[in-house]
Amino acid sequence: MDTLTRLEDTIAQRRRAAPETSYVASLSARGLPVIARKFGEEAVEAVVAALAEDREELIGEAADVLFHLLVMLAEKDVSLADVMAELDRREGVSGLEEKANRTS
Ligand SMILES: N=c1c2ncn([C@@H]3O[C@H](COP(=O)(O)OP(=O)(O)OP(=O)(O)O)[C@@H](O)[C@H]3O)c2ncn1[C@@H]1O[C@H](COP(=O)(O)O)[C@@H](O)[C@H]1O
Repeated sequence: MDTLTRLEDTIAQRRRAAPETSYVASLSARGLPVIARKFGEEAVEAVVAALAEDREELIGEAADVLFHLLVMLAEKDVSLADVMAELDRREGVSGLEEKANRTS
């Protein structure tokens, strides 16, 4: 099982934990707006790290982004497999073609 799939499983389990004992459960208890905001903050922190050309910071922030994305997807009952299926669908289609499909 790959890292993201293992993390998705862990998040699914930890959402049911007591919020005092789990960061995932505490986020879930605070609800989707907080989770979505947290994801946005982590994305901005990753952008700042990228622009600062701080490689180690960027790796850490990218990990935070992926973790908080999975928490947000879990909250919306969207699985990693759903997202991977969408990426698989796009495989072999040029990015420009995909863009044209979206705007037509
Ligand atoms: N991968 C992560 C992970 N990445 C980041 N974080 C947490 O995400 C938070 C990042 O938020 P910030 O640094 O911005 O600040 P903060 O003030 O602590 O957060 P807020 O109070 O603002 O929400 C930190 O508390 C990190 O500990 C994570 N917390 C948990 N996991 C994974 O989730 C598993 C389950 O964790 P629990 O739910 O805590 O058992 C862990 O074993 C890990 O595998």
